[in-house]
Amino acid sequence: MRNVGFIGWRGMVGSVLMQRMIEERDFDAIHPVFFTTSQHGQPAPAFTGKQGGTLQDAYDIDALRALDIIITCQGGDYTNEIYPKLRESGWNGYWIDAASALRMKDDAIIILDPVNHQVIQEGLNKGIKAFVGGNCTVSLMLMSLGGLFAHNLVEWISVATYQAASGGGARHMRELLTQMGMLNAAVVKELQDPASAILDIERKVTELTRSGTLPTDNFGVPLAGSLIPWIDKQLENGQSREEWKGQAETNKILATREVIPVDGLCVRIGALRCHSQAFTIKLKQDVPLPEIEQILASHNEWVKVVPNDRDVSMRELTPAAVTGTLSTPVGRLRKLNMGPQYLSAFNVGDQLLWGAAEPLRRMLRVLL
Ligand SMILES: NC(=O)C1=CN([C@@H]2O[C@H](COP(=O)(O)OP(=O)(O)OC[C@H]3O[C@@H](n4cnc5c(N)ncnc54)[C@H](OP(=O)(O)O)[C@@H]3O)[C@@H](O)[C@H]2O)C=CC1
Ligand SMILES: N[C@@H](CC(=O)OP(=O)(O)O)C(=O)O
Repeated sequence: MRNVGFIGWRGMVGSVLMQRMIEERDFDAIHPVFFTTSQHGQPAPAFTGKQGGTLQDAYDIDALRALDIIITCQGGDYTNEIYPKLRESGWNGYWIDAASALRMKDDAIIILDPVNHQVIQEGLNKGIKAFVGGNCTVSLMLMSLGGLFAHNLVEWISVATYQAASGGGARHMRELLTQMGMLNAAVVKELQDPASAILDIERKVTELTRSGTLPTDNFGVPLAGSLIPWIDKQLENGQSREEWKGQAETNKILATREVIPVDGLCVRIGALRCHSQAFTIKLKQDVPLPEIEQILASHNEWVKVVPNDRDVSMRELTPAAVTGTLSTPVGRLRKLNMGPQYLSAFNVGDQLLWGAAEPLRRMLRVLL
């Protein structure tokens, strides 16, 4: 049995990974070793059903060198510090990572096996040893629209995202919920009185939002009742780094010979852990809508085509419906006024499952 080390397993992404690995009985197939950056020597978790021992030091290169495979959800700083040292020490094992640090390196593959299993297999045959989960919006887009790419139908994609708080991390989710609670508390009495004036309620909420008293340490500005039209760093060309990833990672995942342009605006909204995206797609040819739906639906077992119907879309194509599931539904499919080659689509996906943890555990399975 392979020795598999886990770093970052108790964080938010790591916890989702552990839960999925328990559900799929992945621990039965490996010898797990748990690491920590802060709790060295404490008991290892018991959820694997195996004798766990104690937590190892995640900075101990000798302990890491003893592993066949390392899976880390600890973040980019940890990867940047440890990965080069580990390779310099002569370690030749497989590194599976949730962080973006190594994603665009030539000797790393971005993993999303329902979409690029062939690219992964070719990488393995070439001796690639670093496998990195993609950006959540990119992975979720490809899970939903994979059929169009597989049939070489996409000329370009313009996207507008609606990204959940969890993309920032656990503290961001708490901050959003705290802001929501404070806004509600400020007008709770008026809400109970049907005769109270809605514009007075709105004024109180807006005043509190602008007062500087809502907690904003993580998002920088209030998100509850608002939105933030910028995610990640600012680049010199005016894109946000999140927007830059759209084209860079999509083309790397698909190993395209000619770059497929992907660009748009990434926006944070007050959802908890599901990202949604609205797409304008220019197709390479005019394909009838029923054929498009069939191509999309048959690409993988998680995508689901939601009919472009008001009631069904409102019920099935929302973060509330999709959260906590592996489903990556796509709907609002219709030809746009711009012409028969222009298609609209809207997808939703849990950014902690297919957007982060699921590709990692599936890569482990590929290696076993
Ligand atoms: N959030 C997201 O949506 C995505 C994140 N990622 C990547 O994954 C990395 C980790 O993200 P995320 O899981 O959100 O980070 P978390 O902040 O939830 O966890 C990171 C680490 O913090 C330490 N920690 C300290 N206190 C606690 C506590 N009370 N509970 C749990 N952990 C604690 C743990 O390390 P230790 O046990 O060593 O103390 C843990 O592994 C990111 O930096 C990013 O690179 C990738 C895709 C999506
Ligand atoms: N940036 C994403 C989450 C994330 O972690 O992305 P990446 O893995 O590319 O750093 C978001 O905020 O929604």
